[in-house]
Amino acid sequence: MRERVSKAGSVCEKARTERGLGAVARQQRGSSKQGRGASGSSDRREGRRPGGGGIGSSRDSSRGSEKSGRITGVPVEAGQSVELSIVGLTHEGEGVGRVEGYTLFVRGALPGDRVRAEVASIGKSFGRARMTELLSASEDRRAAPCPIYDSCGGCQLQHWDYAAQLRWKRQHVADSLARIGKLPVAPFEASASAADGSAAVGGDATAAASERAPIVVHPVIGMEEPWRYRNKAQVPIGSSIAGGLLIGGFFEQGSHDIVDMDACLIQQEPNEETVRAVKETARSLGYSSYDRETGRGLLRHVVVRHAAATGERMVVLVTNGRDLPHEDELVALIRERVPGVASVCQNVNTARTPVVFGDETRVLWGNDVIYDDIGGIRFAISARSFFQVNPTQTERLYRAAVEYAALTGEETVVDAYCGIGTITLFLAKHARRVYGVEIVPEAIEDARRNAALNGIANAEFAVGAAEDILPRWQAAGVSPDVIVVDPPRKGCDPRLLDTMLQLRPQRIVYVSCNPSTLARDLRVLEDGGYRTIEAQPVDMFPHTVHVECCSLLVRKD
Ligand SMILES: C[S@@+](CC[C@H](N)C(=O)[O-])C[C@H]1O[C@@H](n2cnc3c(N)ncnc32)[C@H](O)[C@@H]1O
Repeated sequence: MRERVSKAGSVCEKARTERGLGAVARQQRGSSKQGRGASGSSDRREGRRPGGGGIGSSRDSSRGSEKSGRITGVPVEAGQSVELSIVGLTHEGEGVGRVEGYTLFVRGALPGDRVRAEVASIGKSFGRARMTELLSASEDRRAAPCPIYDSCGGCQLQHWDYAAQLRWKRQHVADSLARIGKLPVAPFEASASAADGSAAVGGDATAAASERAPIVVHPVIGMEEPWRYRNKAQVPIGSSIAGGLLIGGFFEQGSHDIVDMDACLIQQEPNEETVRAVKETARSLGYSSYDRETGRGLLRHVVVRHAAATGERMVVLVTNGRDLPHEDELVALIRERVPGVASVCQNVNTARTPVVFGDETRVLWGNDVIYDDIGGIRFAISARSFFQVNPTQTERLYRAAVEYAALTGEETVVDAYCGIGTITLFLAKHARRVYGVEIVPEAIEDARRNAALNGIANAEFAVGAAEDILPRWQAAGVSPDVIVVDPPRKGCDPRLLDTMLQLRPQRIVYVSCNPSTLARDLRVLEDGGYRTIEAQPVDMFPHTVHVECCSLLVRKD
């Protein structure tokens, strides 16, 4: 059966076509250099992509490709219609197919699909094509439930069966370790027994280290209900072309136009409700929206958090300047309209950059933090602090990290890139002493508060770059038995890796949200005398291409 398709794989009915690139954007305006969807975040670690989504960004990422024309030796030319079978998926979520051995990336196509596509750009080694027709669908193709999936781009895999997503994420981790890290990976059968969802520390890790046993990549720990998981929404604000109405939602794929949106299926419902209420309030008070081209206008972003364990909510208005008209009325209306609100803050950001937060945060009403619980530990979370966005999976990830650390209560542990001390406090319960380091000062304030809140006295925290602080601790005689790192997407600083190798801890636990930089750093640590024993991927961001992974390394000798 031949169907014209959208990315979601459904028949390309008129309504959906009109929702795609173009129609909505033409009606609504709001520009930006960069940003993200209603579920988005300032940190790609949070599982979203800049510029309104990876699918859009992949469309832009034809660097190294010719935009049009013909290249000698390349069997296709721009504008040509081709038929191809999709045999893989890039880490950005594009389908990979070949025409006469030449690789084409096709956005929205899935492994197992056969598609017709129009070549959009070509380069010497690969090109990009736009799917025009689904000739036969993979059996794992599904209709994406989200009505704005085609234009949003915040999710990339909603049109793929969840089990298939998890299989691909495991393969993606294994391929990265093998290709980028040049590391031996065990065939998947060897680790099939770990599919029960717990991190399995495979046998004798020390023996495995000295033998150079291949790395066991366990099946991904998935969610039972992979929707409505995000505890934080970060919504860019713009204005509609028709009438200049303040709107907020997501950056349309591959553009800087903001599309107004009130519902997101991966967002916790209280966040939707809060964002709606804040947008209404801002409109009723006559707030202007920030114009990313001129640098004028007031409201740049609305950031909201929801703490599932306590029901507390936080509202942060990111504004272009300190002056906030009708401040008292704003607070009163938010308190009236947002149940459970415990903190209303203003963050001032006047920089002409895509970075969401500025340096100054002011509490307008309530607390400077909200409280949430993970695994029986209470955490205070302030506006700018990093806090994992999927609480269910966070607990599973941290448990894997603690299991890999294999603590007896006697160890000294360092937690680098510690945020608000989340993993640090999980570790502190099983160690003699833990040291956490983090670059955001407010996060360390939160971390200290969190240690006190939970009666944990054996945790010490420092503000600064991990690559600067670790050498200082080394000079002061700190000798960790275990080092845990949990860096942002760019991975560990080389100076940090170097100091880790000098400190020679027995174990290193590497928590990563980016398999590429993980593989790169594991290679450095392996060359410095460590063996990667196993890796436990955790699906922190269902329906996106992102995957979190906890890895165990043991000193070779
Ligand atoms: C992926 S988060 C992990 C936080 C924490 N482990 C958690 O799970 O909540 C990475 C953290 O590293 C911090 N960071 C970024 N660069 C850093 C650096 N050079 N040194 C220390 N911390 C850094 C970020 O502010 C962020 O809090």
